[in-house]
Amino acid sequence: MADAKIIDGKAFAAGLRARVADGVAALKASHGVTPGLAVVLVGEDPASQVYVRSKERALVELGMNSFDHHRAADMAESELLALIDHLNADPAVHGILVQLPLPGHIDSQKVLARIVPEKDADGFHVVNAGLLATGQPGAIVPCTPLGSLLLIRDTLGRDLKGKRALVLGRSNIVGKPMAQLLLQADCTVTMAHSRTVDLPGECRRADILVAAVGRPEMVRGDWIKPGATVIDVGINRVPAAEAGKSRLVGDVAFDEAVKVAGAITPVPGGVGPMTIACLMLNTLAAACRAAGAPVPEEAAQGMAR
Ligand SMILES: NC(=O)C1=CN([C@@H]2O[C@H](COP(=O)(O)OP(=O)(O)OC[C@H]3O[C@@H](n4cnc5c(N)ncnc54)[C@H](OP(=O)(O)O)[C@@H]3O)[C@@H](O)[C@H]2O)C=CC1
Ligand SMILES: Nc1nc(=O)c2c([nH]1)NC[C@@H]1CN(c3ccc(C(=O)N[C@@H](CCC(=O)O)C(=O)O)cc3)C=[N+]21
Repeated sequence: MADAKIIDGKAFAAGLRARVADGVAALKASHGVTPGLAVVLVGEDPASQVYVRSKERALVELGMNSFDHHRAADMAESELLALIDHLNADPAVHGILVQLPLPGHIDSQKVLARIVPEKDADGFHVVNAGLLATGQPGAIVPCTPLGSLLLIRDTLGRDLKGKRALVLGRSNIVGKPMAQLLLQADCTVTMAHSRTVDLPGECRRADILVAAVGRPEMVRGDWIKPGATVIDVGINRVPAAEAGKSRLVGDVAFDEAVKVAGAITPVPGGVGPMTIACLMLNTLAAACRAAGAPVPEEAAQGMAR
């Protein structure tokens, strides 16, 4: 059998960013509003700094305002909550992103809950999770699942009805919202996790397999149904062959899977760039809602806007 089609998330994300840039220009022209995202980073975690920098770069490229709030790792939780209150009240800020993970002395759930749902660009607030789960208008959809769904639709077409989907991982930021989106798209959805019996067998039934476990190359080639669409969300840094260097791998053993799957996302260059492009899309959508302008269809994914 021929090797799988490699889904080019980097290229799709570039196209999406261009559509967002057009939307930003249109909103400026029609309503005089420039979308703005506040990015809050607490501490000096090197990986977080890399992600935050690429978000800030993308914002500027797309003509949006970037408000950076970098704070020391030992800041008090009360100070962070006060910063969120300030950003909630600032009309130039349409989206707020608090980079995770936060230092251990800060309660992440408490901080995420403090963001007003309309400005929750990540879609992590319980109100947005609830709107998504109940299929109601105005939900802000978490960026990684949204980006994954856009890649799935680009690969298989808009109509996903009746397809068997397996989501491996049940976190609040990836697995659960991914399953909700696929359910909304009329897939038959199974969620697997660390207590699942016969993980390979569950995976082998899936037409669409989304892996979000954070275990390097855990999903093997013989876990994959021939012809399946495989979305690898995992970002794992592992030691490279060359001493002292590291490389990124996904949750799927790519070299094996590419021989079995119909289509597969690489790591890097798959879901990662989509996460950032969707953050830009969510910020634009939040600014549109605040201004009373139409919300881009891509941000709503067939749900009521
Ligand atoms: N591309 C991107 O933009 C992003 C990538 N990521 C990456 O996606 C991956 C998942 O992230 P996230 O959802 O935050 O991770 P979490 O650690 O929050 O969740 C991992 C999930 O995988 C399950 N799991 C862990 N080990 C196993 C196992 N051996 N067998 C079966 N299930 C297992 C856990 O099960 P249980 O619930 O039972 O413990 C849990 O539900 C990571 O590699 C992360 O780096 C994350 C966000 C964005
Ligand atoms: N509030 C919050 N929201 C997030 O969305 C969030 C977060 N916190 N904390 C950390 C995770 C991780 N994350 C990634 C974003 C982009 C890439 C990405 O672009 N990856 C590139 C490679 C980058 C590299 O080379 O390191 C790729 O896959 O091609 C990866 C991971 C967002 N996260």
